[in-house]
Amino acid sequence: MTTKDSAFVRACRGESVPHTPVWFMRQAGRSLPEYRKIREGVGMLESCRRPDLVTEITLQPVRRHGVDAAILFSDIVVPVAAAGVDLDIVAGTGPVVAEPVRTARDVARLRPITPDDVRFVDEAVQLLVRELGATPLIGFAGAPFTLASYLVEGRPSRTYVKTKALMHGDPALWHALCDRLADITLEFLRVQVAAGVSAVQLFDSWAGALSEADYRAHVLPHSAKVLRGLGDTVPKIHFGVGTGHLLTAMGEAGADVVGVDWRTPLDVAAGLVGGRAVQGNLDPTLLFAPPAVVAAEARRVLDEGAKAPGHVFNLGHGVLPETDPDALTRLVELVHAHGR
Ligand SMILES: Cc1c2[nH]c(c1CCC(=O)O)Cc1[nH]c(c(CCC(=O)O)c1C)Cc1[nH]c(c(CCC(=O)O)c1C)Cc1[nH]c(c(C)c1CCC(=O)O)C2
Repeated sequence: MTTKDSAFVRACRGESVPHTPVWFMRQAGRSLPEYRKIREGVGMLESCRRPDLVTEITLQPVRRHGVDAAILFSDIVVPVAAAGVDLDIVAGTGPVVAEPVRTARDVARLRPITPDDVRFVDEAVQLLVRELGATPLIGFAGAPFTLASYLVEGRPSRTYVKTKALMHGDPALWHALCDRLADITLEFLRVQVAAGVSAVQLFDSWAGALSEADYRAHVLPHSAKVLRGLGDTVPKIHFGVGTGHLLTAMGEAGADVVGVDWRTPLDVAAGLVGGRAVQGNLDPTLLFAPPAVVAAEARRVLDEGAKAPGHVFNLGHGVLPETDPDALTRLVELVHAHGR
């Protein structure tokens, strides 16, 4: 058994599977007591740069829940920090950038990265691939729009007002910024693929804030540069929140699998993404409902997912920090038993 024959990789490629594979966005971290313990006194960025910690945190949910894939413990801003941007991940807030990127001079400061800048990721992936054996490891990166939103706003935003002002007010500068971010993202993902990840996910978490026309004009070309630049070596997943109106366009960016939040049923999504596999859809807040309610919803997701060319079971967004880990373990068991 190799990772290529795993239910997860096969489902991404639209091949037949012995059971529907399941993993959870944000499965590494947050809800796990063993994670909170190991992170005590260690900053988020520091923990991402320590291969020993990254390896242990990435493995924790695999051991505990028996998920079908691991996802590398890191953050979307790690490669931007490696490119020389002065930023920190502030507890309770998220990524905060010391000098937001808003002018041509700011964009010029964003240098490309080399594999040397992210050697710790290469090391962590190699360690993990050895430890995981036949369980695939998913690498990931933030897509140019979602990364740009943090760099331009300087911190998490609800309205993306400065990001959209730049996009519409100075399209040439916007495209220069996104082109540079696409290069950084592509290099970061290439390092992970070379080190042995079995798949990658490109998170364009906040793309749903855009109209389809703006997405197509200002974002799609840059995400496509990343996804197409990776070639076909490993399956590629492309995910965003609130993207029901963008699914056709996101499907065109070149991924094998399109991730869907809880607002769009998987059978509807499958009809929009042009013959690709789908992933996601279970509302993360549902894990706070009684087990019988979770089970009924999970079966709905499984039945609707079965209508797609390939289905990877997941939540519609990341595991919420307050989630009971046992609810996740039960959900994995249910998905694996389904249809048997
Ligand atoms: C919004 C935010 C970011 N980064 C951060 C925030 C703040 C608040 C929070 O949500 O916890 C900071 C952050 N990121 C991560 C942590 C560790 C604790 C935790 O598990 O939450 C912390 C404190 C891990 C992570 N951060 C990310 C991952 C990887 C993806 C995954 O495991 O699914 C991990 C382990 C990726 C990330 N990072 C970010 C985005 C938009 C994404 C894409 C996924 C998404 O939309 O949630 C930016």
